[in-house]
Amino acid sequence: MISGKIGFIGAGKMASAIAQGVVRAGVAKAGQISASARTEQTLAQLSESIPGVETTKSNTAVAEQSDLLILSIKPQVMATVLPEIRSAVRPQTLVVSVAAGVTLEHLAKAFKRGVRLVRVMPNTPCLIGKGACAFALGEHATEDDARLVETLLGAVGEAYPVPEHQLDAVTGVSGSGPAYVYTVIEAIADAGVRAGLPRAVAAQLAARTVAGAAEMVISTGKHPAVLRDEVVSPGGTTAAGLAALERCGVRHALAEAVTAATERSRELGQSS
Ligand SMILES: NC(=O)C1=CN([C@@H]2O[C@H](COP(=O)(O)OP(=O)(O)OC[C@H]3O[C@@H](n4cnc5c(N)ncnc54)[C@H](O)[C@@H]3O)[C@@H](O)[C@H]2O)C=CC1
Ligand SMILES: O=C(O)[C@@H]1CCC=N1
Repeated sequence: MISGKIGFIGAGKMASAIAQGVVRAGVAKAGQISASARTEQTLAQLSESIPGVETTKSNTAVAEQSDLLILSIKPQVMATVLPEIRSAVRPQTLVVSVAAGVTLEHLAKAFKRGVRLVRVMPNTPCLIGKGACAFALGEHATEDDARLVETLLGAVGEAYPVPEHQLDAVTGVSGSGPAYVYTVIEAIADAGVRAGLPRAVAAQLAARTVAGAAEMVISTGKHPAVLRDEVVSPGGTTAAGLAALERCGVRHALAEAVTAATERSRELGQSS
């Protein structure tokens, strides 16, 4: 259980996924959570999905009252929000940023000296408790802070401590990763429809195949290549399918996606 007030600056998709996940897991109550955003619409959506959450358009009000303050705004908005909340953040408040690219050094410069900071890269499956997250502690963060972040992220998925310089690659793999996987699911389902399956059946089969295969990797601990071999019959259907996949360069396409997203995370860090 997390004690004290949890504040979100920014109440969009990522804040909502974490807040809902945390409440659903029973690690915090809705009444402990407050959130600020620029538009009434995102605040109304958050209140609807988590009844009892306090919402406001005042970032300083949330910053002042939070024991754990989660910056869940776009990296491009940091430049306006950080100076605004600087004086409102109390010395005992732990500040967590989920923004892609924005470095601990950049955040430390924006706040008063000694502020305890943690940089996190979550992903949207936090909403259903299946997040894959990584985090890095700032200079002044303590072991208690690490435990608090592990409790927060552990409630919404798995959390891995990494050196900060690896967080851009984490963004390329798991932060942006769900979007690649949705594209893969959509493509498999579309091809299933083309091959004659009803849309609803194709969509379920595609999604459950991805989920099942991922769960096999996680629960058996086997290398994906070993698990793949178990599917491939000599002269069979899978060998034909895999040959087509390799001809179309699927490995290269996915590697390029991870590399481009990692690079973009670094760029966002430099320009924020
Ligand atoms: N969506 C995702 O899959 C992931 C997002 N992130 C990070 O999470 C952060 C938020 O992303 P999303 O939730 O996707 O964006 P979003 O666009 O859904 O939410 C952004 C929120 O910030 C609010 N906002 C805008 N200007 C503001 C201001 N001046 N003061 C206070 N609030 C303001 C908006 O009203 C909105 O509620 C980003 O930094 C992103 O890099 C990290 C991992 C995954
Ligand atoms: O697209 C983005 O920039 C954010 C960060 C990781 C996932 N969504």
